[in-house]
Amino acid sequence: MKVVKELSACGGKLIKLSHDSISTKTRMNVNVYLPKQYYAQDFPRDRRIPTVVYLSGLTCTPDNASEKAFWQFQADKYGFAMVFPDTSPRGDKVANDPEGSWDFGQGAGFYVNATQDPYAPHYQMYDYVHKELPQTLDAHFNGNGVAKLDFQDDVAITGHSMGGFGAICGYLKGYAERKYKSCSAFAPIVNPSNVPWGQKAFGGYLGDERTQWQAYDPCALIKNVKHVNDDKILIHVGDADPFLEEHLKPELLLEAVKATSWEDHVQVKKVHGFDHSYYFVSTFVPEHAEFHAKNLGLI
Ligand SMILES: CCCC(=O)Oc1ccc([N+](=O)[O-])cc1
Repeated sequence: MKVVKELSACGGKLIKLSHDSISTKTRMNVNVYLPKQYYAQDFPRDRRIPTVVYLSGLTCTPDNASEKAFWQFQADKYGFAMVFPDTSPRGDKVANDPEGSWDFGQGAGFYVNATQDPYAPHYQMYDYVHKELPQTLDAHFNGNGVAKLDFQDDVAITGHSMGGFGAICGYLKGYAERKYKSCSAFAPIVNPSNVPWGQKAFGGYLGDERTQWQAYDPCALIKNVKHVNDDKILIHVGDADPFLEEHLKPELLLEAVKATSWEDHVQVKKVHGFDHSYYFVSTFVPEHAEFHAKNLGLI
């Protein structure tokens, strides 16, 4: 793992990193924000700083949320680190959308492991984000004998749009092993099997056999995952979001949990006047940060 840049931000530092990924067989960029607590002389030696993973939406790189979501203030307030992964493998050798569209291919990996050619060789974003990246970050930051950051146990996950889908999907798939302690999403695609952008992505990456899609679709997964404890999934979506009716459809997740153990444990907050932009995301980041801080035992 190579440190590309270190930028002072708020009370901590944004570290821009790049590394060769085994999963995607490409060089991947990732940003990590280390909060002020990381640099405090008196930070207890027996404590680790938990992390919140933020999965971005279509077209984004690790920089979009790093620059526009304002997570850093919240990370300092509560004492968690942030991880901002990329949204797909990239490069000349990586297959892209045949029509050059922005909703599939590079910048649109949908956080699944592709099984179809020509995407399968590089588009292994589920394994990359949920398995390889936490291990790689752990080895990089904690490998010198001073283990200050927790990338593998006390971890929360969130995301926006395609990334909101990726967060809910990863949370539910890892629920039995408590991979993530907390999950939230901003304007997520909740039922990709039944909306146009999801169908395009799942068809391209997973093939036409729709039963294969169920393994990643939150509305299918949630029916087969037994809810325990007091966990809840927090979702915000704007009622002026241009993708709301066609691609997001949060009501489908509420319908899916009816009469399951998750009923009353998915909270969708539809907020008036907000669209799909980072003006929307950044407005509700403080509420999501407090939610994750509570679930991570920071407050
Ligand atoms: C249903 C929308 C899928 C998606 O991820 O859309 C996005 C569109 C634009 C941005 N952005 O500008 O950051 C992010 C997501």
